[in-house]
Amino acid sequence: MSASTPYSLLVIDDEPDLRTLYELTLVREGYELETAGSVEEALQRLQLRRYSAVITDMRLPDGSGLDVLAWLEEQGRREKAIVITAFGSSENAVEALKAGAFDYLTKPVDLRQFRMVVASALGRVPQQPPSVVPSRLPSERAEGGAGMPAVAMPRPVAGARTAPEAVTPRRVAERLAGDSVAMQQVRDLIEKVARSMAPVLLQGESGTGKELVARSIHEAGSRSGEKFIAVNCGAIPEQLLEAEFFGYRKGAFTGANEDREGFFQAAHGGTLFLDEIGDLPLAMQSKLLRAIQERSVRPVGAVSELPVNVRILSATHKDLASEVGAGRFRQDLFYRLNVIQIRVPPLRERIEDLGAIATRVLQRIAQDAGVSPAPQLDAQAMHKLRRYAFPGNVRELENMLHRAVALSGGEWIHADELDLPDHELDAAAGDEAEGEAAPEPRGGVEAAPVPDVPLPADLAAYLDAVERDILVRALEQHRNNRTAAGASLGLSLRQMRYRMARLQISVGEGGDCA
Ligand SMILES: Nc1ncnc2c1ncn2[C@@H]1O[C@H](COP(=O)(O)OP(=O)(O)OP(=O)(O)O)[C@@H](O)[C@H]1O
Repeated sequence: MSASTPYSLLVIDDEPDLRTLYELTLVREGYELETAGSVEEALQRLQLRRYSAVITDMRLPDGSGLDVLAWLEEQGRREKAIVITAFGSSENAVEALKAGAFDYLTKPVDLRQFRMVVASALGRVPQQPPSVVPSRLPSERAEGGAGMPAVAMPRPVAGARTAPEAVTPRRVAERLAGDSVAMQQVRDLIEKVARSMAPVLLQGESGTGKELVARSIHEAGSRSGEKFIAVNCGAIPEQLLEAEFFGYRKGAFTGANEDREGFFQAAHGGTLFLDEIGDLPLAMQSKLLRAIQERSVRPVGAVSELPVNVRILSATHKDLASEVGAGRFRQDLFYRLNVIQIRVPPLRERIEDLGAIATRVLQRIAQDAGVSPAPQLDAQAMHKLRRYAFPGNVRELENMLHRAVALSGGEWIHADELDLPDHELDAAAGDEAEGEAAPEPRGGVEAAPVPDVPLPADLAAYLDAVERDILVRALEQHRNNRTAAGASLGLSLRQMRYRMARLQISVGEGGDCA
């Protein structure tokens, strides 16, 4: 018998045999335990004292486990709740998670799973590790064996990482820059869902920050000290999916020279983030559903299953409900993953966050480059960015800022250092940006009539060629003095340098332009 723990549990079930079974299992683990046979009895006990966790059957003679959950919620009680549902009633499990249950178990209760779920609710570590030899992720091997398709093994989106410490909601807020109403709602939801095991589906366009939200959920919850494994489902060849997800045993196929763990085992005790879940083929969807329902996986070539304790977060840029309608995504898996949905809005819908996000990104870039102070966007650059729709969202902004920092090399980033052609900007948008000056109109310049030439097949390339020609002529006129040549065209030296670099115009030693 284990030494006694400081944890106290209330078990609610109307079947005396089951109560005894749960009692024996939990007392062995060292927990202090009380039992109740009905909602009424449970509430009486709960009014008398607090417990570390409550484990309740869903169907009770005078009500449902959900009534107990509702009471705990109403009273603002902190007991973690685990609900036991009848076999095959996945709707009940989903309902319980939505009502705030930490986790659920399905009857007949597997006692190994039972112990694992209770320990995980109480944040007790170590949790029972899987018995596969811990090793590198399958995706980390150099190449598949002879029996495996000869393709480079994909890496997870981001590899295994152990979060250093539990993160408070405030620190989560710090990770996700932006104070728009939409971002505040996302942060509130992160805080709420971090406490339970409920699966969360993150929905949003590419580059909006779904993975960052997933990491924040992981870090704000009790699993923060455990692994966060991110997997890009769309990047793994179909024939490798099973081995990647569930691992394999030595000899399972030619080239399988040792046991390898899969993503599930690697994430044991922590969180598995399945990015681009909508790209998973139907056959793999069935296997994933099974693993989630059974909380166990069978490595390729293994005879028995391994229990795994993994929180599943997933993300997609697709509309999964219509994928279900089109028969491309299993409805039952959709329900399992979509217990709670968080929509991460595109950047253009929360353009007021642009300043805060850009500042955060610039700080990160400066830190990585060991530069101080971090460069800043000047008012005109900010104004320009606000007029752009950012189809690639925050990731596109990041890439743009990386380039601009490399080009500018100075403390301030100017509008012309942003690789943003005017025709991609919305003329009307951004003018109302608070506190920021709109750029001065360059008065007095009228476009020369375009000569009657055939319309170019590639406008951007055509305009580049025209710009290049003008710059080279100006440089020639001013004996390659860039300041003077720029001034003659209304450009600062910095702007001139930028344009010359972009169009690959160099001023040779002898003074010739190339
Ligand atoms: N609110 C934010 N504050 C600071 N950085 C952010 C924010 N949102 C996103 N980022 C950064 O933008 C980049 C893209 O974010 P992330 O990878 O989380 O997007 P995603 O939606 O998962 O993209 P994809 O769908 O392509 O996988 C990351 O470098 C992330 O750190």
